[in-house]
Amino acid sequence: MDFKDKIRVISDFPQPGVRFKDITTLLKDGPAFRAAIDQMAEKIEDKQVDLIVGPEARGFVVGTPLAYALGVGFIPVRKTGKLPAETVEAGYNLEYGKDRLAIHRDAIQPGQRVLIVDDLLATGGTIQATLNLVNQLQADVVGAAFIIELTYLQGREKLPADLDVFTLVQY
Ligand SMILES: O=P(O)(O)OC[C@H]1O[C@H](OP(=O)(O)OP(=O)(O)O)[C@H](O)[C@@H]1O
Ligand SMILES: Nc1ncnc2[nH]cnc12
Repeated sequence: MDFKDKIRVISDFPQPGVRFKDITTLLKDGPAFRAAIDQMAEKIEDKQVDLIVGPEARGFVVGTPLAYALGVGFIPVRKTGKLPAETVEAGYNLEYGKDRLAIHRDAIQPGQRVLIVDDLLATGGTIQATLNLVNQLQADVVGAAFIIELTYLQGREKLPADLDVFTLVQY
């Protein structure tokens, strides 16, 4: 399946110059959504993942069905001020803004094998911040998986060279 056929591209959203990759058109197509999650699961099935970590909000939409498919737990990374227990935090820049992310301090035990999952890799800021968080918790990061990679923003180059990065669709 060519997932690009299912992803809507909207120019100048949320600000001029950004070509926004809208996955809602993929998500509403049941067979396509399932095929995307199944293909991600196939790519990482030999990684012996203990936990999937996904950043708010679209990382939840992709990360939770993948966790279900693999039979592993899901750890949410949220914008600061949303998680109720003790957290660690990290700041980051986006293609269109900046923010801070948080994870529960007790979400991951040292050495647990973690896969980071999001819908899209753009500048890499979100994933760098997520890596910062899971590294603070001494996780063993086995890779990062995305539906979409915006290669023109070179996010992959900002990630550690030894990090396995999986993407289904590249623009
Ligand atoms: O690689 P980056 O430049 O960091 O960009 C990618 C991030 O941007 C989008 O999330 P956004 O922050 O817009 O939040 P949302 O998922 O809540 O819409 C997207 O879902 C990724 O998480
Ligand atoms: N161009 C883009 N489309 C969708 N989500 C994004 N997050 C960051 N850049 C994006």
